[in-house]
Amino acid sequence: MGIVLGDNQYGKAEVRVVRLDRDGERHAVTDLNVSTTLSGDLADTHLTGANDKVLATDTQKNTVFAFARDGIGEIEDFGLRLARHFVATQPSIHRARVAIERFPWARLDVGGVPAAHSFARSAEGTRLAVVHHDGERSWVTGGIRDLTVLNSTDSEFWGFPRDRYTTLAETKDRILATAVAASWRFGRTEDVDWAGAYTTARAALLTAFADTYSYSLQQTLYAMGARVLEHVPEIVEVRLSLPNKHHFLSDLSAFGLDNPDEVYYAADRPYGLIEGTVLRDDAPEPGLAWS
Ligand SMILES: O=c1[nH]c(=O)c2[nH]c(=O)[nH]c2[nH]1
Repeated sequence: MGIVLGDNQYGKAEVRVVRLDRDGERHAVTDLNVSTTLSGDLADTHLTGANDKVLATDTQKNTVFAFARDGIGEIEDFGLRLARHFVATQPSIHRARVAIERFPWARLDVGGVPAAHSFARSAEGTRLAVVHHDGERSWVTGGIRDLTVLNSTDSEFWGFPRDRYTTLAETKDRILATAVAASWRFGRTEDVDWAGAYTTARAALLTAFADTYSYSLQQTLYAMGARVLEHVPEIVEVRLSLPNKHHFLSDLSAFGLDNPDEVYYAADRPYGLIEGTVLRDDAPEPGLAWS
């Protein structure tokens, strides 16, 4: 019986870097959580402890801050710059993955005037990017998480099987709420308007959620993914993870009160978790590119 080293990777997780862009009095905030993951010719450190091929995770962290000094720009580009740097400059490193979350700060409005240097964390969703680079090719996924949305009607759920354990009542009118987590795979990495793709994809998710008359969250999921593909040509595949944030009508009869679909209990767990992929039928193979 022999023992061998299998797949391995290492990096610095969750580097929190905040950059201010100062345009005179007017500032802009870029607030990121960056995780770098490297792999390659790293057997020695595992087998003998020789570290001559190990770019320290501390160095990886420092690189994130140093690159931020030159400006961050779109997170997909920032990730590409970092991933390519690690592979290009370290002979032992053959693959790099850089995952970035961008937390949303909205400029405050003070008496109808946009504030120069005051912001509030907003609920518009956390923007995501994951970049892979293998020395020759790069792959990029974008995405969003924590985009919480609710439809107060135009949602039904009925027609499901009833077995001896089924208690759920059929409904022709319910609240449909979810916290959207989506990631989308780009078919190319050159000449992509990352900011425009993000804005359009986010808007597509929201409008499809709002204007789809829903018979299930699964149906809404498909509509949302398809809408992104219809509006952003560079995106070839969308993966969605949608928790069904159940709202149960509160039974007020013990108090002699009726409840004409007005008072709900928002349960936080358990929750249905509806997940799916919507893609172009001619989407290229993903390569290294996912999550
Ligand atoms: O949209 C829904 N899909 C389900 O699969 C499901 N299951 C459930 O209990 N409620 C719902 N709602």
